[in-house]
Amino acid sequence: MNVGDRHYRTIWLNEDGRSVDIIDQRWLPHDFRIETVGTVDGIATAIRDMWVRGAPLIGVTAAYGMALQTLDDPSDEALDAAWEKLHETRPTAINLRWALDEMRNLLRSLPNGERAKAAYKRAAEIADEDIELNRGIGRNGLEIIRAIAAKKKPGETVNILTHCNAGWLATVDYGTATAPIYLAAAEGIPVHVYVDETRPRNQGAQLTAWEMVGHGVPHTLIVDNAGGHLMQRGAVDMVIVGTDRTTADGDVCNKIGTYLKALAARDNDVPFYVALPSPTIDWTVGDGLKEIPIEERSGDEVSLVWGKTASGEIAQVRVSPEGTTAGNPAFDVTPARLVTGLITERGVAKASREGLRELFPERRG
Ligand SMILES: CSC[C@H]1O[C@H](OP(=O)(O)O)[C@H](O)[C@@H]1O
Repeated sequence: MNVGDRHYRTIWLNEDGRSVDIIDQRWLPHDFRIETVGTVDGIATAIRDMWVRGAPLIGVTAAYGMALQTLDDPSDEALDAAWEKLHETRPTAINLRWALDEMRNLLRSLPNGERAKAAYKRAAEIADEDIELNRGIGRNGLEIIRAIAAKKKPGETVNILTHCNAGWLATVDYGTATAPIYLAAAEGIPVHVYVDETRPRNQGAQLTAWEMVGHGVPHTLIVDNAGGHLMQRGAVDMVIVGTDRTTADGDVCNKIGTYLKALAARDNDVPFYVALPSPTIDWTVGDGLKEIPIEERSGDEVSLVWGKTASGEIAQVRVSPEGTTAGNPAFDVTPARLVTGLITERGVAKASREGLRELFPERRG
């Protein structure tokens, strides 16, 4: 998407033809920094420490990590070691495993001498495919926003609540949950977005809000606990979020706090949609609550908050006593029964095994 008057993806091949350049999201919205990463270890660090984050972007970044490995040692053993190193960075987003498997399965089928060229080609394809998947999500989600707008008085605003950042910063471009919002805004539908700040890392306050400002989408930053209150008062027409892993039965794993939004939405008859590209579907898992590993991140992310001081310095401050231990589960699971629909690149599916197989018949059986 555009940053100022220049178009950016979140990740791109460096002119050296081997490293990748990334937007280092840790410093947004206060500083726009590009980092060049040229080793598998560097890719692992960038994912683990959330220089890049968001399920689809994590997958693409890992794909380039496998490509980098082929330049140093393309052997099966070295690829296996790289697979393990990258896979262990973050356990929840299925796109990571999906992309690593895509790359390793391809490369194992080739002679060592052909692996580097094929790896970079495939990694670039996965990045381009992500954009096309998100365009499809945008088109399909736009129909929902159009239908809501049609029931309102002419010019009346469609109020959408979103949690965390499932925007273009979570993907290569366009985003998943934000793709329909950007298309709706572009065609003149009056949309307004309630942006959950999304503690503890504030992906909403720091990233989604930055995206909304950058694209002129009217929005209001709210604390995570305000969503239910707003829904009770009819201030929210729909909720749309992303996901890091959705099961074959339609259970949705997403940023911590999503489940609570889904409960409030159900209690107030607010449609609750999840936007996802098909690589985010884990066809091997049915019961999300039982089977999806939930990443536990450092409690320091809860106790320490990044921000910009009055003097313009980007710094961390402690918000809790030194002696307090903080828990930090990074995701939760929203049962399919609370999900109105799954907005995929192929259409909107009911959040169920049958609903997903209507759109993905090749997954039957
Ligand atoms: C389009 S996937 C976005 C998804 O990823 C975020 O998690 P994190 O920032 O920890 O990588 C969050 O769950 C978003 O919904």
